[in-house]
Amino acid sequence: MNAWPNRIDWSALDEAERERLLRRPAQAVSAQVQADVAGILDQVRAHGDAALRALSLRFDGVAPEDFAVGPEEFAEAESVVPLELRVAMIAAAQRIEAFHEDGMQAPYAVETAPGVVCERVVRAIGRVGLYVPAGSAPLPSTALMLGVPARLAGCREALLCTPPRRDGTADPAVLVAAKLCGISRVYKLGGAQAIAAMAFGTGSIARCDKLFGPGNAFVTEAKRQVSMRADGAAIDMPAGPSEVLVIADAGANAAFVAADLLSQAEHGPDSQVVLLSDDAALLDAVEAQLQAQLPHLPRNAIARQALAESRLIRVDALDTAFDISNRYAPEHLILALRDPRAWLDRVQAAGSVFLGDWTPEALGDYCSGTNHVLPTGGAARAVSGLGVASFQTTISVQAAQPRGIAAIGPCAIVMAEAEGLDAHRNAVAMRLAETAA
Ligand SMILES: NC(=O)c1ccc[n+]([C@@H]2O[C@H](COP(=O)([O-])OP(=O)(O)OC[C@H]3O[C@@H](n4cnc5c(N)ncnc54)[C@H](O)[C@@H]3O)[C@@H](O)[C@H]2O)c1
Ligand SMILES: N[C@H](CO)Cc1c[nH]c[nH+]1
Ligand SMILES: [Zn+2]
Repeated sequence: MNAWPNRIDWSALDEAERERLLRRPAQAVSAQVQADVAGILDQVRAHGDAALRALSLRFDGVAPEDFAVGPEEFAEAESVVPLELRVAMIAAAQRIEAFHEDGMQAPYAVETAPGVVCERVVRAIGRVGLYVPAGSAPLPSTALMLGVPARLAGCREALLCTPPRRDGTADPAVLVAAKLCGISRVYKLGGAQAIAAMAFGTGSIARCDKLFGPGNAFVTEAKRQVSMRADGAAIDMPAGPSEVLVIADAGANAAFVAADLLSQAEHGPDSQVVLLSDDAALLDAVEAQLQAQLPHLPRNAIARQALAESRLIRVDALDTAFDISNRYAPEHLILALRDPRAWLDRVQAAGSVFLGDWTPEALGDYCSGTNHVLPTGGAARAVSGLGVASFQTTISVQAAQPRGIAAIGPCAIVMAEAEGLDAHRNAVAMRLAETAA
């Protein structure tokens, strides 16, 4: 079977075809998924833990009496996770921390007029709910990507939900990663029911102020729906099926490019990978490499499905490739170019950018230090990836002295009169009169 049927010449397409091509396979969440998720949220809202048990049995094949991971399971996890993996996770966590520390929101103060000081103060969000996927593959790296910034921000409490395995336990590496981030409240819950539990609270799960983390269509749709309910919770971003877009020139290494495309295609059948190049020979070589590498991947059936909905596009010039990429706004953008940094200013919308032949996207997934929880589905046009700031709120503060209101009060009066809001006008005028007395 041809691994990649979607070979396209951009210049031969009309505008409608281009628009259609840039749509994600999972973009239109089916009405069925929306309805299923709404039903799950209602069930958890109404019946709490009893609903969680029934839903876990239905979707994950287990109905634990207690969702919380206890001390014995944490201890068992510590004993079964290989030392090599623990050491790698510690090193990754250190680099993630080093990068994220500089991204903390900082307080500041500005005297905007004599006697008027405006400030921004920073607070950590109180209780946060973290979701670590484990449906198709458990992702302990995601526990680090969520837990490290939550700890840096100083959140009072962090809960973590991850789907149970068939035997009712949690993935041991996810537990070790959680512990490395100082998280001890871990619940074996997956899918939309986990999101509902953290958003609404149940007898055993505390209600969270904000939910974080990636997931499949059910998780992503549940986050969207709880963020719109008055009794729900805030969310970080739409972080759904993984995507990568590669812009490659004639000098790119075809084997590297194919490996990068496959590394995102293997996440799930609804992942999407896109290659743009101005060089037909490079496109041929990458296609051959895909065919060569694919059979050796244990998850080749998944990757094959993702590739069937992916694109390999010939463009007339690299400049056109950047126009297309900005329109598509990929989660990950790899610039397999000879002078990638020179092109960086052309990037307007992307979750995370990887410069040059020696920066595979997998480095960012695990251990370069950047966060791998990133906006998908084109959300990168206006939404940023996860950082410490996502776990913080800022509050503006202002203080005016009598000489301050004397300085700017007249400005407020003119504007209040223009808006016809007399009470506003009076609140200022009354004080102005006192300062003048
Ligand atoms: N954008 C990002 O930052 C980012 C990062 C990492 C992973 N991801 C993506 O996260 C996703 C992880 O998905 P996953 O499925 O492996 O794990 P998951 O943990 O998101 O989902 C598994 C859960 O889905 C629920 N579920 C399964 N079938 C269902 C059904 N028919 N109805 C209702 N609920 C159902 C089950 O309860 C199960 O526990 C992948 O698409 C991956 O690409 C994205
Ligand atoms: N590429 C994923 C985000 O789209 C993150 C991840 C975790 N593990 C491997 N990859
Ligand atoms: Zn990945």
